[in-house]
Amino acid sequence: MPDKILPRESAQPRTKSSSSYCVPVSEIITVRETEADSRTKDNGRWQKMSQKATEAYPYAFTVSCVKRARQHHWRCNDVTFHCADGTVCQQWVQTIRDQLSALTRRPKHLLVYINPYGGKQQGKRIYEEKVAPLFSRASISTNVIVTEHANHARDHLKTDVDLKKYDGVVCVGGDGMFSEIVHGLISRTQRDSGVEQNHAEEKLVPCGIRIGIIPAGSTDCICYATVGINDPVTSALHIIVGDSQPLDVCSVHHNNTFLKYSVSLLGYGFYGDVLTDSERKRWMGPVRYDFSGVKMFLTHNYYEGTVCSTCQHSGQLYSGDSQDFQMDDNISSSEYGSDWRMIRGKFLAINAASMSCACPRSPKGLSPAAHLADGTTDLIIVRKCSRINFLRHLLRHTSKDDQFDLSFVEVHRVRKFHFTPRYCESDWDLRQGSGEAGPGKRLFRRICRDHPACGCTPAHSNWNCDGEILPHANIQVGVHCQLIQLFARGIEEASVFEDLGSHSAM
Ligand SMILES: Nc1ncnc2c1ncn2[C@@H]1O[C@H](COP(=O)(O)OP(=O)(O)OP(=O)(O)O)[C@@H](O)[C@H]1O
Repeated sequence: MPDKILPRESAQPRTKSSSSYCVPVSEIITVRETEADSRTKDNGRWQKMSQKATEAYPYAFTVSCVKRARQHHWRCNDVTFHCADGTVCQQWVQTIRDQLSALTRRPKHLLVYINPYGGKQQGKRIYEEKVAPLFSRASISTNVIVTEHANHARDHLKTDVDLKKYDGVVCVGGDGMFSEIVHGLISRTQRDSGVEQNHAEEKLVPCGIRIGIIPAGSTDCICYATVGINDPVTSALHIIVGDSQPLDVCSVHHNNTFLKYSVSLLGYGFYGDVLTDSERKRWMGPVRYDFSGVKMFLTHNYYEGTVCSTCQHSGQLYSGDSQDFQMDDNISSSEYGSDWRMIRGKFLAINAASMSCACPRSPKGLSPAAHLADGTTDLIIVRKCSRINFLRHLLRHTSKDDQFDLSFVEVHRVRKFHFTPRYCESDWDLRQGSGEAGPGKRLFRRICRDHPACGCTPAHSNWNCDGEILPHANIQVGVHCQLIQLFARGIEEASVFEDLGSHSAM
């Protein structure tokens, strides 16, 4: 049998005017024999066969398959086929079942973690009402764990769970919950393989088990950037059909001590400050991000430091105008070797985007062309500029204009980067006795650092690592190509939706 079913003569699909359905086997969820005279739901409408038709075609089977809807949504569509001959009907059912069991990438046993407190605290309800019935239809067995505290899932994965029993791990929650699962799985894999995570240069072993995300958080940025929409039913269907999307992961170290993994955004300066400020305003709910965003924009802090990076494709991806912006020293570093580029200056933001970081608010994301799995991260450097220019840059994230086509913004696709804030360099200068700042200035800087309320531009920001604050500003980052795999397929082209949407009812 080819990979499509085209029941034309032996089995009649129940549609108003059409005579056949064309469904890729890979997108069939399940098949079952059905009552010929029962009412069936087809294309969202309940239909009843006439008495005459039921007598002519007394046997029936129903295929549940993926149907594409608007804006990357997937739905489960039931199509009932009627046959005149019972043996032919059974042959169809058996053949489709055989074809489905030959799809070895489909999960059969899943370990599900639900964060009951993520987003609007609907994780449990979303799973029970929208996802569990689909898993059960697809004959997927599950072990469901509702987390009792932060890091419950991470620690369970790290130590307790027998991963061999499962074909995948499902995360019901937001980006923070996903980060827990990623940390648990990566740490477990490295421990089982004898790899030391604290060594920044260590090659990490890819995780052998896929992760599914059922979005139930506040932003669900990772789900949005890998599936195209935050929709629990769509994500459940991607898990059922056994999609695979590899994902790069950044490891973040401080002086050869492992800090965190990042799969989406590492942001210093503006995005670090917004997170730090918003954490103090949790009582405000999700609106805290808007509040802190406006506040930090008005505060307009900039930070001095040095970024060293090594890249696959170096150089500015975009060039632009040059108003109110003075180029700082931008030199190759002999310390790191010829492949390393050193950028020293004053920055409003330093962002490393390992994926587009698209979300409903910013459908293009921070780096629209970022690849999910090519072993690089997009290092976006926003140098000190006027407020109005920074606003232009920020507003372009929501418009068609290119947010990088500004003289104070540069983008490098890199495999590794290090960041050293200026105050660390000053400490080094102090120790070495070779600093450019005089003793008075150094003392003043120390006072400012120890008393942030003094009103000066603070000496350092915090790194926002996928929504969590890192304890150190001085970090080393390395990209690990395709370290994890998701049950996703990346964002489908609009044409796929148009084509397949219409094919499902030819
Ligand atoms: N049972 C629990 N009690 C308290 N916190 C939990 C529990 N389970 C998980 N967490 C923590 O809750 C944090 C936030 O959860 P989650 O990411 O699911 O939602 P969110 O923050 O609303 O969404 P997003 O991260 O997409 O903005 C996570 O960092 C996770 O570690």
